[in-house]
Amino acid sequence: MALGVVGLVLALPLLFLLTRAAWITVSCYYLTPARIRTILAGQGVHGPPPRLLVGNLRDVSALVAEATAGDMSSLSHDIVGRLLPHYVLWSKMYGRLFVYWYGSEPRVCVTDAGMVRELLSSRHAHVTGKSWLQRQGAKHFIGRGLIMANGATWSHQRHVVAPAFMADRLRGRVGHMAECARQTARALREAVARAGNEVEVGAHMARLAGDIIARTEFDTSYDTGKRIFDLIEELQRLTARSSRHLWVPGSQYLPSKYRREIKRLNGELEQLLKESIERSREIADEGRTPSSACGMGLLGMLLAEMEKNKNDGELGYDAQMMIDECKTFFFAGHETSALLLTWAIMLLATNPSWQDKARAEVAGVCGGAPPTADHLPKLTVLQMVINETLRLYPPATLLPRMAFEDITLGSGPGDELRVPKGASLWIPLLAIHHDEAVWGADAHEFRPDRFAPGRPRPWAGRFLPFASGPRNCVGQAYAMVEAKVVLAVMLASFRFGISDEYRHAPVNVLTLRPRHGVPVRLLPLTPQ
Ligand code: HEM
Repeated sequence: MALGVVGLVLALPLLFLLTRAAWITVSCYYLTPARIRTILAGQGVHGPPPRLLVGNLRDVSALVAEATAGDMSSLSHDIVGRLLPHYVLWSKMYGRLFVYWYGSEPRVCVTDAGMVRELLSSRHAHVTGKSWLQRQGAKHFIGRGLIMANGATWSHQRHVVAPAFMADRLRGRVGHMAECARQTARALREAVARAGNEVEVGAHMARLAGDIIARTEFDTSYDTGKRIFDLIEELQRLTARSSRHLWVPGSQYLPSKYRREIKRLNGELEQLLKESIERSREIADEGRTPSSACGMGLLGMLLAEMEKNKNDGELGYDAQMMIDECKTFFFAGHETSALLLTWAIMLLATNPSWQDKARAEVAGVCGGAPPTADHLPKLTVLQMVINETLRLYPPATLLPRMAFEDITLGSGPGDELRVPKGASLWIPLLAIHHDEAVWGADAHEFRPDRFAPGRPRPWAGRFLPFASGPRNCVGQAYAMVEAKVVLAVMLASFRFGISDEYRHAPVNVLTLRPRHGVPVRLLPLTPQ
């Protein structure tokens, strides 16, 4: 009798837990998706029929695999069909507003300029954010860092880091950026002298962008930070592989060879970051200036915030949050910038007249000296080239937002979209940047003069390489300063032409990159 009561007491909580788990699973994987599908269908938003659990994942993978199986047959910039074939197919079949299912996550594609602006505006900043699938997919190389934070935590983190990227602080970084760029130019000259004038420029730009962020924000150098960059890249690759099965309920808890490797690499990465943070803290405690000498970099600001918030409730930075924020900025401040520089050099190498124009401007403004903060606003041709590069090859091709509450986009009957809580909205940036209805019949051509000062801007609100609104890229100004400085130094140092070995094969692996790199022929000009 006593044993029976004990058994019942033990069984009841277990039964409760099992029932709860079953309810959550049914709710996440069936009831909520069914509710969302009904609400969207009621407004005429349809899409390809999803399969149970996987949704349209397999269709997306098959379409992308087929479209990117080979290289492009010409050096065309008409790349939307290659990189977003599912968007092209389904928007033709179901209209520009359609829904597809990424596992059990519904993704509504939104391209309407008014709806996009509204979605990214401050009105929805606190009720939209990054979904569980996304956060889980980036857990190991971003963690709770700014890119994946939501709600009040995001707001607090953004408030802490934003001052590091304000205009007055950026002025102090220009000299460091120019010095890093000149070192790269020297390394490229040596490479040309040693091994001939063919160079794969993507690897050099990745190293340069890494050196710049490591020096200006983390008081270290690329060589010291190299292992950190390598680990983040490897973690990105492994996480992409292990995330392929996240749609399986509970799969995040199952052991796998990827997960074991991720755990090991993440342990090493976090240890390196802890040591780097500790070193900076000691330097600060001793009152010595950080080696970068460019004022307080991001790491210094994060440390100050951590000190300030030692006793500050749940929003304060704890040690793990510091580590996650460092990972985030090593990742976000490196790859996107390197890709912008690489694509810009590819476009200049294949458009010699624009290369000459930009070089003449740099010579006129900088007069053979390294670029300074005062030179940068005068480099308008270079700004146009950079904008056109970001339009044709935006490093981030999609902007995702999940609705955490029911929201409404658009205005008035027939022009309104009710977005149910739990639905994700995906803005296909690349498709908007190549839309002939917005940019004209030459939308796929490299025409930097469309960004010339004083020209009409029919594309206003449709040029979004850094997103827009309160959750736009916090490093936008930094990235633009960096791109101008590096390209000015490169243009003054070399004439570049595209190599016969270049194979045009843009692919989207989290960011838009050239699958085989960008080999160019470099002709050194007078050294600076
Ligand atoms: C050409 C270079 C860059 C491009 C095209 C770019 C693009 C973007 C885009 C589109 C977003 C919005 C992502 C989303 O909402 O899902 C974003 C966010 C972000 N970017 Fe950049 N980025 C660049 C460079 C940088 C740099 C240099 C840094 C740091 C130094 C940086 C740090 C961040 C961070 C932390 C966020 C998250 C902001 C937030 O959620 O509040 N980015 N970036």
